Amino acid sequence: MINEKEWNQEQERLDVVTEKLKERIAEIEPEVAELQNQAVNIRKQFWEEVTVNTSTDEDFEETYYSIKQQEALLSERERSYQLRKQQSKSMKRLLHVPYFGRIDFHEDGMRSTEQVYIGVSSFVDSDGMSFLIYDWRTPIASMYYDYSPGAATYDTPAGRVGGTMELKRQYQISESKLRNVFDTTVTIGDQLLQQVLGKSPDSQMKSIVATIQKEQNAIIRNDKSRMLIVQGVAGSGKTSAALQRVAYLLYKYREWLKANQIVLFSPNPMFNSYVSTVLPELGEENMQQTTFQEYLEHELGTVLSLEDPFDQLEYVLTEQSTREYETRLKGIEYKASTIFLQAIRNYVELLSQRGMRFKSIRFRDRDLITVKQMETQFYSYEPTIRLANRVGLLQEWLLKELTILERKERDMHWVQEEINYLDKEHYADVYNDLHKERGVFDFAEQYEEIQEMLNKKNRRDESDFDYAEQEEEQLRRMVVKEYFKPLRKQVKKMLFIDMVGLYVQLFDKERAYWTMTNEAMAPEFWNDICEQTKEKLSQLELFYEDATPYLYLKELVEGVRTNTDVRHVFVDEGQDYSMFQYEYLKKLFPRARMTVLGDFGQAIFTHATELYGIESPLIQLYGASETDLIRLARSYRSTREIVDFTKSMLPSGKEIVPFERSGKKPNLSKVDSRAQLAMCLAEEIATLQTEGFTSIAVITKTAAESMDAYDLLTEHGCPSVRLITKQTPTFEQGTLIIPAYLAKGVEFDAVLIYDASSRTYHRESERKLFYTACTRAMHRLLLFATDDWTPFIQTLDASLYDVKSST
Ligand SMILES: Nc1ncnc2c1ncn2[C@@H]1O[C@H](COP(=O)(O)OP(=O)(O)OP(=O)(O)O)[C@@H](O)[C@H]1O
Repeated sequence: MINEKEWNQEQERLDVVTEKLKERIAEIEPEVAELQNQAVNIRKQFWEEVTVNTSTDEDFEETYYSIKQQEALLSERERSYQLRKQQSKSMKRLLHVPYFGRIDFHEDGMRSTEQVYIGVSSFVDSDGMSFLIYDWRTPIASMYYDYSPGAATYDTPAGRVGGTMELKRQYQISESKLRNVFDTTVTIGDQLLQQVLGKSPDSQMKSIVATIQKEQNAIIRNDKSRMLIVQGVAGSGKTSAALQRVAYLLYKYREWLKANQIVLFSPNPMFNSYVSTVLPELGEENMQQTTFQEYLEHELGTVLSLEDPFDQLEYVLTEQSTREYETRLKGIEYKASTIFLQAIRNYVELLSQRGMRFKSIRFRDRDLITVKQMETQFYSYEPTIRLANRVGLLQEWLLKELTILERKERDMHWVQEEINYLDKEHYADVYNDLHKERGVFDFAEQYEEIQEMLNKKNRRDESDFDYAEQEEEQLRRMVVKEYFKPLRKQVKKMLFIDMVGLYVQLFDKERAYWTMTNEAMAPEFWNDICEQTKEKLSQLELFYEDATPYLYLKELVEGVRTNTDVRHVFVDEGQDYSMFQYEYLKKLFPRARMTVLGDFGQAIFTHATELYGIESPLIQLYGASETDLIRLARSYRSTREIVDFTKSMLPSGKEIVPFERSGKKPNLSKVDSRAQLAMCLAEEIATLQTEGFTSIAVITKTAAESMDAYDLLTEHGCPSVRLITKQTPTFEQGTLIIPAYLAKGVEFDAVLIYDASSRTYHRESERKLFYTACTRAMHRLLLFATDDWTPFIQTLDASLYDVKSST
């Protein structure tokens, strides 16, 4: 703590800054209103201010420039308005907490020491020179996160600046009053962090700018590597760091980078709402948020219906060890592997020579263009041309063929029949078109003529015989064109390629597969995998594990529909993506840098990818020289007791370092019956609520178990529990029942594990799911079982938990 004199000085400075902020806000507010008025007025009077005259070329030109001028004026006013509004908003935000940190930095070679106060945005004094507050993302502020007092440096575009940090101070401020001041010797003082972490979680994630740790700062400010991989243990601040990194990038590259050029892939839709307030809190717009599933569905369109990853996981977790189950598991593994990825690439090579599959273009129950014709045309192209380019050529050819066929079709008998049944509007359209061509510009006259024509059924200018013929021709053209529209659309959408057939073709006997894929090794149970895959596809359904390979093949065949606008892709829970999915993302966003954050300790899917270490295939995605790896070992979320308990479940858990925050040990309650379980749960929930915990989760293994828990608790009068399913759109506080895989990435004051018995968690593959569930707890972890404890607990040292004796 600082002495009283220093405290008073700090409070005085705070008062001065607050006053200046208020003054500036008072100055700027009328300006904002005025600029807004001006912009609105310009908009309203836009057409009054420009002279529209198109009589001569000169008049037309004058009109054009007059409009341009007015447009420029409007956009200048709107820009100024937005800028001022932004400034006003950020000052209002500062008014609550002007700054949270200070460093005194003596730059080498300078006479004086600068006091650098750090807040969520910069605030410059009225002289336009002196920074009363520095934005946390400015280069100089980086020292606050990276150094303890002593020698320190920071990088600027002009080079590295060195000096001595003479002081490092942290503040807790609310309502313009200093609440706490800490001088720190370590990088960021633990006291403040202790206080922040001791609080209850919100229904929404909070910004961590005041307490970013050095290793997290390295993630936030890394802007050199094409690929940044972060392996961080549960609760180490990966998601937090990712969001502050977005804010940092938006600040540093504000001239070029807009929020909609950043995409975050979240583990589930509910998670999107959980993190959606962090960036606005920092004064930035939210990036695009999506889930991989959403992306797949978008790319697949309506042709196939896609299983979602949660249904796949439910299947893996619930089914018994049947042959079908083993087959599916092997299939999931194989279809996520780099062997299969290479197999598909090789398969595409083969398709360059033979084996392409097309769908004929059919019209009125006949083939307009046959598969044979397409094959002949396709394989007549130069074999050195890339497959996707040849498909492009074929598409052009088909469109031309359709034009020829469309012309021929006009003479068909059915067209005449169709014309006979045309309604009045169609005739009117044709009549209109023809008269337009004649140069009839008087709309009133034209309207009258049409009216008359329709009333008297006098369809044309009878004196002009040519018109009758032209009209007939025009009608035929119009009718056929209408019918050919969907055919053209099909061709443009590449529906002439039999994509399902192409994918299915790959799942052939081992020998054929081996040949097609240039000798790819098929996995165990290959024939069964083939049957299972084909069976599913015959119903126009796709297993989740097939979605990415299918789309990858589609992209290789049809050419990549890339998004070149996106510059940064963030993948949270990155361990749950396969290499296949990464390859696909790389293809989709060719101009983007990628940040992957995850924890192999929480890899709950069969297709998981190891993120860290030389074995990580992810390094190969952009190559080692373009990839940076960062490891986070310290866990901030849970108390030391909870971390000690959970880390012991993982073979690699030794590396996990708990943040020193104490609480109760995890508590184990064995119960004899479901009725007793309900009673215990209800009792514990009530106690936790009276202790002031506002966010409580009963975590189950599967959705079915969640349903079971919900029924049990509501039957036994446990009030206000909410059931969370994969359809729940937003994350809310309260007492929730939630399957473990949906609780990924989020946290709760207290977690109750609904059934930690060996009956529920026994397979080795379930270890990480169990670990993920337990690591959601911040302050309290309670586990229940109606049977023997899961082996993941049985093997733990008994000193790591308390046991509640059954009543
Ligand atoms: N530097 C920090 N200062 C304050 N709080 C922090 C800091 N780092 C992490 N936290 C807090 O720790 C908790 C866990 O953070 P976060 O959810 O980002 O971790 P994670 O690594 O993504 O976790 P998981 O993989 O388990 O989902 C959050 O409450 C976050 O606010």
